[in-house]
Amino acid sequence: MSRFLPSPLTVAIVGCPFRCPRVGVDQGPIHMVEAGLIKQLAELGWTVKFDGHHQFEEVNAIDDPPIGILKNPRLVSRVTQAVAEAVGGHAKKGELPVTLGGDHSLAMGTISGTLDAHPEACVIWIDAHADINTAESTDSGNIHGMPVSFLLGLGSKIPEFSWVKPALKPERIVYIGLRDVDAGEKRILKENNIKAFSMHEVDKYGIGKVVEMALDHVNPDRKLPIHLSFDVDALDPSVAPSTGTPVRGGLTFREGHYICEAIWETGLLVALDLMEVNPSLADPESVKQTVTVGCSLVRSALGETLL
Ligand SMILES: NC(=[NH2+])NCCC[C@H](N)C(=O)O
Ligand SMILES: [Mn+2]
Ligand SMILES: [Mn+2]
Repeated sequence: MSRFLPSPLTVAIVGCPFRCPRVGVDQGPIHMVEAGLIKQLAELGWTVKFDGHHQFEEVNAIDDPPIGILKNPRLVSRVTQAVAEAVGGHAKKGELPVTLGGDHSLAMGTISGTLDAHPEACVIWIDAHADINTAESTDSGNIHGMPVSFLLGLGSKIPEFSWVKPALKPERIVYIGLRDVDAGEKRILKENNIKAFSMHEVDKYGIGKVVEMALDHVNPDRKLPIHLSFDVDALDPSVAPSTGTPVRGGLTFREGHYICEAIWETGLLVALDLMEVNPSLADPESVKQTVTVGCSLVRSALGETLL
């Protein structure tokens, strides 16, 4: 079931082995493809397009001193702009782009691409983190902690990122899974009235109710296209250990999959990100576990059912 996609259903895999500042060492997308993701999606009935992973060598060579404390700003800008064009291009052809990452800064690109093709789209952001720091509020200078503020047009404007249109409205994004939000980010969420369901709400209401409330907020009439941006660190580290910024107390295996299944059931999904799978960060068993769960989340979001 999919209201915005012509049949036969086509998925376009956008592989982005990119982690800032260590470009090229993030093999997450490569592992997921090698684990058989393409065949698995074909078995679900999808026509699968995949023309190899994005190569970022050219941009890796650019001179890129920090801007303020922002690390590798020009590199991140160029990579995410390329991803925006790829995702937007697929979406305009009626394909469902699935972006595998990599650094969650990539969502600046994926969501820009989605909004270019579907200006009315809403975003469901599954994460331990809000990734909504501005250039002023960030303590780390890591742009992966900032993509949402760029998309909303918050914070001071950075000329290097002038291509990013502030195309996302605060009422069109909702979070699930938060549990490690910086003080400055809490303020930004409040000031902009952004709806977020932390792990506290997941514990209190259960995941079924939380997904329903999240959809009620961001998509009350269930008619807007949905971009699902899933950071694998939303899952508990016991479920997905190989990721850059793990935080305990996360979603269970089933809660994570339930979210994906429920979004697919709406028939409104137009784009998916599966981010922050990072095999360079753990022992082989943990890597395999994380890559496997990444693939099964993608399958659940693309229509795999339990029965
Ligand atoms: N995509 C991520 N792993 N984000 C983690 C962000 C952590 C922290 N809030 C920061 O701004 O640096
Ligand atoms: Mn995260
Ligand atoms: Mn994230």
